[in-house]
Amino acid sequence: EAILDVATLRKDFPILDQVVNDEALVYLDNAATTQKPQAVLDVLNHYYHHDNANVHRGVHTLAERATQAYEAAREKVRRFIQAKETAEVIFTRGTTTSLNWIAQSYGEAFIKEGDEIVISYMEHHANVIPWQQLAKRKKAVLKYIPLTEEGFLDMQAAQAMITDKTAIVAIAHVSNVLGVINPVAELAKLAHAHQAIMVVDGAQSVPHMKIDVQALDCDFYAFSGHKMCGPTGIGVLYGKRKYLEQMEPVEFGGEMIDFVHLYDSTWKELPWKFEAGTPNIAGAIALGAAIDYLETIGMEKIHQYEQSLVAYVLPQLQAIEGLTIYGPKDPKEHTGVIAFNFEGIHPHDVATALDMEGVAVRAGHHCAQPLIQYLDVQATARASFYFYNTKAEADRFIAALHATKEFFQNGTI
Ligand SMILES: Cc1ncc(COP(=O)(O)O)c(CN[C@@H](CS)C(=O)O)c1O
Repeated sequence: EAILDVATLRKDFPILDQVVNDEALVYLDNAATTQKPQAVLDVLNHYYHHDNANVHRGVHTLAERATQAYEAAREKVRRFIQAKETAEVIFTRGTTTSLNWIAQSYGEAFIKEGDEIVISYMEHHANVIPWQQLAKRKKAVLKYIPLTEEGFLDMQAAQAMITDKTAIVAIAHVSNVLGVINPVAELAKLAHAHQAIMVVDGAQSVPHMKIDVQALDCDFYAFSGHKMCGPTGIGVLYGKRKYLEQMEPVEFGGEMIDFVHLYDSTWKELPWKFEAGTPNIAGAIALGAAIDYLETIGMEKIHQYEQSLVAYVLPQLQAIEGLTIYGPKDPKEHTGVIAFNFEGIHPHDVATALDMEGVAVRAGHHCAQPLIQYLDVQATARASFYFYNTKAEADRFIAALHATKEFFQNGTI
C-alpha cells in the first residue's frame, strides 16, 4: 500500500464497504466492470440537478453549459490518451460499439475480396465477431495469431502471418483472461510495414496504465468508461483523422448532419459526424470526472500498485496444489487479471463457494470462447484486481480458495 494510500482511496467507494453472505465484500471482478468513486457520482448528480439540457443545438444558458461540459470531457479524453486532436475522439457506448463501427465503416470503405484480417486466439468476442462479419461480407480472410505455452502472442508466427495481403491487424492491448500485455506498438510497426492498419482493443489497458496512442502509432483504439471508474453506456473510439475522414458514419440522424437535402445529405465534420442523435451527455461528463479522479492518483502509480498486488498474490496462487493459473508466470508480465482453475472443481462451483465467503470473481468463458477452446478448458474462474483492492483482500481471496478446496475435496468448510 506504500505506493498508494488505498485505505483513504477506498473511502471514495462506499459500495466496497458492505457485507455479503455475512462476510466483508471482496470485489475482484474489475475486468467485468469497476466501481465508481463518489466524485463521479457527484458529477452525474450535479449535471442532472443543475446543467441538464440537450447539446449543440439550444442557444439558452443550460444548453451552452451542457455543451461546454460535454466538449470539455472530450478534451479530457484526448489528453488522457494523448490523441493529437479532439476531432479524433468519438464518444460511443463502449468498446464493443467502437470496434463494431471500425469494422463496419473502415471495412466498408477499404476492405476488398481476398484481403486478410489478422486477430489472435486471445481476443474478446467484441474483437472477433465484427471481423468475422466483415470477412464474410467482403469475402476477406480472417487469421488468428497463435499463442505460446505461457499465453503470450507468438510474435514469430505474427511476423509470418502479417504480409502485403494483410489489411487489418486487430489485437487486445491486454487480455481479459490471460492478463498478458501485448506488444501493440511492435504490431503496429509490422502492420504499417505491410500497409495494414492497427486496431487496438484497449478495454483492459486504459483503466490500468498510461496510454499514448501517438507513441503506439495505432490507427484506432477502443475502450469503455465503466471499466475505468466511469458509468456504463459511454466509451471511446479513437481514430487517426486521415482514416476517420474517409469513413462513412454508421448511424444517421440529428447532430451528425451539415445539410439534409430531400434525397441525400452531407455530414458534419469530425468528431460529430459519428455522433448521431442525442449523445450520452451525462455519461461523457462523468467519464471526464473519472479521468480527473484517475489522473489525481496517477496512472503510473495505479499500474505500479496493481503490479505490487500481483507480485504478492500470484506466487501464493502458484503455490496452491491443484490450482492452474493461465497467462504469464512472471508477476512482472501478468496484470491484475488472473484466470485459474481448480483440478476437479467446476469454475462455477469455485465462484459460488468464493461468493459464500464474500469474494466476488467471475466464472465462464469471459466472452473469449476461441481462447477457452484454445486453452482446451470448459471455462475458468477469474479474479481481477483494481487499485482499490488491498493485500488484506488478497489474503481473504487466498484463504477462501483454500476453504473452497477443502470443501470440495474433503467435504468440510
Ligand atoms: C478485452 C475486452 N474487449 C472488449 C470488451 C467489451 O467491453 P464492453 O464495455 O462490454 O463493450 C471487454 C469487456 N470484458 C468484460 C465483459 S465480457 C469481462 O468480464 O472481461 C474486454 O475485456
